[in-house]
Amino acid sequence: MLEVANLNKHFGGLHALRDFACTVQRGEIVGILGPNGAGKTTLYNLLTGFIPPDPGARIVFEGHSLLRLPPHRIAARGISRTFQLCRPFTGLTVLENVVVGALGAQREPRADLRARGRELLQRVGLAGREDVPVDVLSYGDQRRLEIARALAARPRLLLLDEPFAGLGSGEMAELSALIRQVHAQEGLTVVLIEHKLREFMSLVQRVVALDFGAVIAQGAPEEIVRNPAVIEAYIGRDAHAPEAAHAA
Ligand SMILES: Nc1ncnc2c1ncn2[C@@H]1O[C@H](COP(=O)(O)OP(=O)(O)OP(=O)(O)O)[C@@H](O)[C@H]1O
Repeated sequence: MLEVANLNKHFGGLHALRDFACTVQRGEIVGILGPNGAGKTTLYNLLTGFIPPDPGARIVFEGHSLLRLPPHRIAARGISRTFQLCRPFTGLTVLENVVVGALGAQREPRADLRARGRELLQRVGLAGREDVPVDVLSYGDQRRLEIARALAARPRLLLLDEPFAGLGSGEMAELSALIRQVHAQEGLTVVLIEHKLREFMSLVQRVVALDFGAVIAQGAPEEIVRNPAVIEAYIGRDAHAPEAAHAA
């Protein structure tokens, strides 16, 4: 579904992403793991057209190159993302926030978009909150809204940037269940950046681990938590993987 090769990004003298390459198969849930500053958000910003890559990159989605397309055109091709910090459209209602998510990508009549928005809000557990101003939502509810807004564009690939950040353990479990549900029901392919190892490892089928902008390991979650390079980069030089992963 997605094929990325030779992806590099320099910010002045900083080589934030180095020769990144990976493929994502349709229907997978793939995790991107790495310490702060490893280049995870930069990767999303490149994939979604927020920033341009250095010359020579290849980003092919469903057989078509995404290079040089602006973010709204990439969204219309079927890729939606959420952000590390929730960015609701303040001053709009909860339902209006979801409808805005569909406007750039869908050609459906406004009434249909509102109906779909209501359905999505129900699915993410925000039924009954449609008409309240978005500003009154709790942080956990804003995270749910982000997912509903991303789904409103009917993506085939969903990129989630630290969806569990700032959530308590009960909210994390609910959000995990929601991600599994949309993956199964919508046939959605999901890529997920996360620091909460326990939630992350139980959710994803395959992990791509980054450090200093470079891929240091790829594999099944249980292999990754035992990979010496990942332990050193992410968990700490003297850590023993299973216990350290448990602690994280
Ligand atoms: N627009 C920018 N200009 C300059 N440097 C940047 C820019 N965006 C990111 N960086 C730098 O690139 C590196 C990778 O940042 P990035 O945000 O991709 O890391 P990350 O893995 O997402 O980290 P975190 O887990 O903290 O979000 C960091 O050193 C960061 O300071």
